[in-house]
Amino acid sequence: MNTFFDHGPTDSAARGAWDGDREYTAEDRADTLAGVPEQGELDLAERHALRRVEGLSTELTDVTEVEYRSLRLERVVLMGVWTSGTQVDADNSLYELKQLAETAGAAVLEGVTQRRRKPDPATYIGRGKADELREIVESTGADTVICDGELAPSQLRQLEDVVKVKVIDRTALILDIFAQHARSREGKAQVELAQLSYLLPRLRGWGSALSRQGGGRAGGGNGGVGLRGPGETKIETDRRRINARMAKLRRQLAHMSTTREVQRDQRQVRQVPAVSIAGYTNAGKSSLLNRLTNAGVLVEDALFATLDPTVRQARTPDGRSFTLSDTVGFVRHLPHQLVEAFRSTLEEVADSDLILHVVDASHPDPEQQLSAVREVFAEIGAQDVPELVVLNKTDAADPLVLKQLKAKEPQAVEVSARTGEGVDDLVAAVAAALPTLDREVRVVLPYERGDLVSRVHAEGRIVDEDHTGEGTRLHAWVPELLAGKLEEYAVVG
Ligand SMILES: Nc1nc2c(ncn2[C@@H]2O[C@H](COP(=O)(O)OP(=O)(O)OP(=O)(O)O)[C@@H](O)[C@H]2O)c(=O)[nH]1
Ligand SMILES: [Mg+2]
Repeated sequence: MNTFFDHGPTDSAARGAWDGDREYTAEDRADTLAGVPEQGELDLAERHALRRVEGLSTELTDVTEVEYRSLRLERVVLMGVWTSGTQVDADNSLYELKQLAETAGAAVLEGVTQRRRKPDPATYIGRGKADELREIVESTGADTVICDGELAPSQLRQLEDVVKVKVIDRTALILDIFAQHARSREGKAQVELAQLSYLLPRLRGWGSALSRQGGGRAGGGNGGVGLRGPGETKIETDRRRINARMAKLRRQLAHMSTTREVQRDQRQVRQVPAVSIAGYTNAGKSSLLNRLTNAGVLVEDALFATLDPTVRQARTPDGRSFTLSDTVGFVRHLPHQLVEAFRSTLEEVADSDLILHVVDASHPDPEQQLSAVREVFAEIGAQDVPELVVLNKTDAADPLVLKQLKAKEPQAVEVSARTGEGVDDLVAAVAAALPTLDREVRVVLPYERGDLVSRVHAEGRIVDEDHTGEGTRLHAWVPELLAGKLEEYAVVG
């Protein structure tokens, strides 16, 4: 196995890549040890929690809480299995897993990768490696292992039985982050739906669920008195409840997306082009939206900071207005449960007139991010929407990498959302890609047609405006469609 976060003094080079890490110190270790008696209390608290869950069987959201405890403050060991690609790819993948784990609030103690022809069907990493992993877990005092992939329910269980601590996979980790970040009603419902569909095939008796729930040592006995699971019947009931809950969420979501479609239709009628900012998580999408519109959207060096789409009005330099929306970031192997659940949000991207595909040019492997994002575009039917590649973070990017990217994507615009460099070029590129205002109109709109006045303001560019006895006199450039509506109010000169 290839150890990533060795704490020995000899591997400062390997650690260099993890710059800024809070190192695991002897003091931390002492804390862990000192924490042992408290662990007993913790277990006790969890036993109460288990009882609470039983009492809560009418309130299904709590069932998910059992499986999706927050990962905050957990101490984790990362485990990556790579079957293809290079060591560098494997390292990048584990580095991303580390960012994901930290975003979820966990402290990463160690990371190991293993090269295999294919994952072991029983324990994912194979029995021998599983034993090694248990030693690492014991020596670091970790309470959770995160595997870089999606494990079959039986693999999770069997690996857990060997390493004696909770094991979760990358999919569960991403779902956990989404759950922590969801704010809107729709976002929460989408995440819950995704979690439940992940949870359904993984349900098992509360006996073992307790050890998963605990976040502590699964080896804290095999359950013992009071910790044995209630068995199949309970699982069956839960399964039925989960199915019912999922059906309800789907109905609610369907309703919410109808409301949104109505809003979207209105926008289409108004002929305001829609521009979506999409791209890999942490690429700088929200920063760019802020740069372009002063939107004040949450920018964070964390993955999936944005889950709810933010829509802002923006204008091209020649005054044409368009909407600019910031969306949820993509990630490699975005769990299909999430793509399904977020389908309506993602469809907005597919529906837009232009996609600004933001790429973090300072990332070690931007090309892989580009293709991962394009895969999602294809999955949501957005592959035909015009795409403008925006190479962001040029202030921090390696000039050589930038050059290679430019060679692959000659149309791409280089910007730095941080310094503002290149943003004018980007604005010009967006303006060029949007429909133009091709009709010059001179009209006098009666006061009862305030609606048309607002539309000229929103969609067109005003040359001159004044208020006369008969109404609002306007000289403006407007899109074709609006020009048609204004025809009857046309005046000469
Ligand atoms: N150096 C540099 N950092 C940037 C630039 N643009 C954004 N960042 C940083 O990159 C991190 C992510 O920025 P966000 O704008 O939150 O990225 P995002 O794509 O919206 O991320 P999610 O919503 O989490 O998917 C933040 O720490 C930003 O400060 C840039 O041009 N240069
Ligand atoms: Mg964002």
